[in-house]
Amino acid sequence: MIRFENVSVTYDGAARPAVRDVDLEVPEGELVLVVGPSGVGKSTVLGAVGGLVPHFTGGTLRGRVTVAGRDTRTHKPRELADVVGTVGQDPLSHFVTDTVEDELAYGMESLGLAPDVMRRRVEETLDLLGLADLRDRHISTLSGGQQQRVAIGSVLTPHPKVLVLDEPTSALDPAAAEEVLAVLQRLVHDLGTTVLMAEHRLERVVQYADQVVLLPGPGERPWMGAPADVMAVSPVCPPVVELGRLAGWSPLPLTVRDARRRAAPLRERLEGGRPEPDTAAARTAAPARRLFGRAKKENAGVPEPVAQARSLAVRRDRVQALTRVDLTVSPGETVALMGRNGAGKSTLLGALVGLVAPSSGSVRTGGAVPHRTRPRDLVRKVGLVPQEPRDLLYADTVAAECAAADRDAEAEPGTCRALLGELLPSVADDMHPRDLSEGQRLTLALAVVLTARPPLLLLDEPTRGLDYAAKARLTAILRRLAAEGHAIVMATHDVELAAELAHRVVLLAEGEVIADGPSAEVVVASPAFAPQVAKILAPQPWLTVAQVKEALER
Ligand SMILES: Nc1ncnc2c1ncn2[C@@H]1O[C@H](COP(=O)(O)OP(=O)(O)OP(=O)(O)O)[C@@H](O)[C@H]1O
Ligand SMILES: Nc1ncnc2c1ncn2[C@@H]1O[C@H](COP(=O)(O)OP(=O)(O)OP(=O)(O)O)[C@@H](O)[C@H]1O
Repeated sequence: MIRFENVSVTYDGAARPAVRDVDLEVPEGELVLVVGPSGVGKSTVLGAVGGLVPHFTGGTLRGRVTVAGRDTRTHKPRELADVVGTVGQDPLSHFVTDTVEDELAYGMESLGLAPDVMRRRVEETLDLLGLADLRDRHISTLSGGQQQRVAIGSVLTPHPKVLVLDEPTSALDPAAAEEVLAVLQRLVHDLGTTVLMAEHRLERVVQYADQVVLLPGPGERPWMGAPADVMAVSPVCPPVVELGRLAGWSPLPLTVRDARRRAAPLRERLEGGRPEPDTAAARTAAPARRLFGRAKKENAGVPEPVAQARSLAVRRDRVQALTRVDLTVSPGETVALMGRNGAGKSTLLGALVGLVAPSSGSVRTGGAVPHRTRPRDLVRKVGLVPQEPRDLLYADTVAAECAAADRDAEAEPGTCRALLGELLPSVADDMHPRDLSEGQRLTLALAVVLTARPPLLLLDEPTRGLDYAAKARLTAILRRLAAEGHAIVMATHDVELAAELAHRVVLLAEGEVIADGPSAEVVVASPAFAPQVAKILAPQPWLTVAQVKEALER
């Protein structure tokens, strides 16, 4: 259905091709997953299927790509739209209309489908993707995950033969990701739709793939094979595979279920052990103790919270985004805010940093009322790295961005650049922030925010679009900041990150806090939020492969 013959793509001005010698054949009715570290060219391969590369991106494509027999050199993306539906990494750039219903209908309208067919498919898709309550909403008022669902829905309605999805679950909560993948699998099985998909969070998707294409490194030849064979050698793999490799299981399990079946001997070896104190599960109580000691000297034994919300309610337009939220954050503490799409996580972060005002109740950050505090005073109390780090960056070189951050924070000139150099030694001063990889851009935004040394650091979905190596670097940086006494609150759908890093998990549902406690207890109590290792080794207390590895080496 999709065929790449000796394809290389070189972007304008690039010294080397972004992808080279790609020979692939994706059969009709298969779900094929494209994996590889950041920047190896996954999006380039996906974009070439619908002709967006090179027609929209610029650059030169050598070789031949055909979809359903149509050559993308001679067929413009518009002329492929009836066969290929593409969702890129950024849902916002995808939207052409203003409301959810219009967006779902738009693709069908351009293909001239009959009104009754359009109506039926819109209704079906609203139900299928849990969007019925949002049908009249303006897309710009939707949460990140709600927007991603609309973007996926809008390519499903025309029933294309081929679906190309670039990180389709990056903004979705774990349950929504499962629902979307179940929908895709049904299309593949029942309608024979062909799906080509790239995704960093392999723990969510690898078990659905019929075949996996591995791009091992920039410009290296891709390799396509059965999921278990590719995972055995892939530089990127989900925790279940990493655990399987550690335990020497062969063939490698790809699902929690398969791994549980083989885990008895490993459980026996680990029996009676507990995670080391420097890993998240066991660190839970540590910051409170340490701070208690420090605070005693300062004021009568109660550590001063860096942020506090009491009975906080926020209305956004017609939507009650938060109701009666109580939250206290202490210095040195890392808190993961989790919960379904639209639960109110970004709104809560927005309230802590003064972007949204409470409709009732109160919020204090560093003793100030955030939405009434001047930004230049607030930057020294709290900093937010937004879901899209680009929203924070506006200069056209890395150096100018750093200089502006120093000015905004009234910091010594060179402060931000020095921080960035520490976090990301390889980045050049004259690079445009737009040309940085996702992980590099996130780190730059983090350095900009840290320039003012805020005691409270807020991160919205910090691992979106990051590969496992970039995620490990971010984890190390955040651990160090927490150890230095920064409080960190991160909204995340990444259960593996929460298990790795958070002392505490706060679970939101429909604007209310429904659980608030040590990570190990909160995540393990819910199948949706438990990391893979916890599910495989339950009832033992392990959450991450690192903890298991450490215990086996003890
Ligand atoms: N429109 C463009 N113009 C110039 N260079 C580009 C363009 N798009 C991508 N590149 C470069 O091509 C290379 C491959 O990028 P691509 O986005 O395909 O990688 P990827 O594997 O999808 O990465 P990620 O996992 O971070 O999304 C990178 O070095 C990137 O900087
Ligand atoms: N500007 C706005 N106008 C109206 N409603 C809004 C606006 N912004 C957000 N909402 C609604 O408020 C609710 C909470 O949104 P919020 O972005 O806080 O959710 P979230 O938990 O961060 O979701 P996600 O996991 O998808 O990022 C959602 O129902 C959303 O649609």
